[in-house]
Amino acid sequence: MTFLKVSGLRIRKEEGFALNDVSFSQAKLQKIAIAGETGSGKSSLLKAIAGLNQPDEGEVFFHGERVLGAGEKLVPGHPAIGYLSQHFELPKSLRIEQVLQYANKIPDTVAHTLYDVCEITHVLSRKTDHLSGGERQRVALAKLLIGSPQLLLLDEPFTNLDMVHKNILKSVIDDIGHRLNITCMLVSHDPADTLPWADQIIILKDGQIVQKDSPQNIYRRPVNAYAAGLFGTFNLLTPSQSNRLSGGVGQAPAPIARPEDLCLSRTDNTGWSGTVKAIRFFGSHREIVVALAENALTIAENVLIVKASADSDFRRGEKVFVVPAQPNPTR
Ligand SMILES: Nc1ncnc2c1ncn2[C@@H]1O[C@H](COP(=O)(O)OP(=O)(O)OP(=O)(O)O)[C@@H](O)[C@H]1O
Repeated sequence: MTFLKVSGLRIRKEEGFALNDVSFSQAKLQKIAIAGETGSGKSSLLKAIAGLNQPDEGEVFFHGERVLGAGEKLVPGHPAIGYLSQHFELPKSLRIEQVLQYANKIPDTVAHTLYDVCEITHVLSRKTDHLSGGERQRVALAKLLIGSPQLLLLDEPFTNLDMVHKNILKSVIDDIGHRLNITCMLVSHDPADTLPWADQIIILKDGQIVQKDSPQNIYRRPVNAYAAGLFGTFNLLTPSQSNRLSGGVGQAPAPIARPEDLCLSRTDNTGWSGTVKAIRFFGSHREIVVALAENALTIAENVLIVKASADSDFRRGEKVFVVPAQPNPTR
């Protein structure tokens, strides 16, 4: 029986739909990430799955049973589905252990494994207003996990976290799957959160699914510029550029190439000639924007690899050729 099935969900808003005919399913332990611009319906979808809002049409089935909407229950929600909101609240001026005991329905040893997974053991005796943002987030997560959910819906859990706390929370979320056997669905704006984590990514726009695929295909074969733009820099190619590139790389449904699909050369005049307009440093690579006759293309340059190459150290204003990168069949 399907773990989770979402079928034809529609939620009306003042004009149009917050969700418009959304259908998909999730297997147990399959990691699904939801991406989309602000207002595309991500939170509405998670809340509908958790039974925290009322769909106008369509249904959510969890283990084959319909999840009741918020309008059909006295206390909205499903006991086996946890939803971590972007705007969670912790009770004020209580010690963390009090907050967690209050929510506790599981044996002490299991609870302590859980505190360990969430990396909050060291803050248990602190008050809720004496926590960093990252610690608050992990306490809120532990509080949900104590309810023993089978499905955990995480709505922008990394918002407002610095890189250190974000990385701790990422490893906590990984552990939730591996050590606690809990299936997760995650909403995030940041491709660095979703591409390495998810088994499947669902892209929403205006309440509708525009693409549903593996992270590799979402990144390499976005269906349109909107889908491409959510996952990093991209180039919109002219028909002739697209034809040349489609020989090996960038075989997307849309005429799109990622910066790493292209290279720069000082000598290869089979390429498109142009002028370097901007150079942006990103640590592991640089992006070089080249103005051509018909458009501008952004090329990724691996900082370490090009050190040894004659085609390196490009300067603004320099005349260059843009050529397709060597296709790598494993990408
Ligand atoms: N309960 C509601 N009733 C009517 N409209 C709503 C309701 N909740 C959200 N909306 C509207 O539905 C659309 C989708 O909102 P939602 O919060 O699901 O988007 P989102 O993708 O999560 O956005 P963000 O990334 O900004 O959190 C928005 O236009 C929003 O204003």
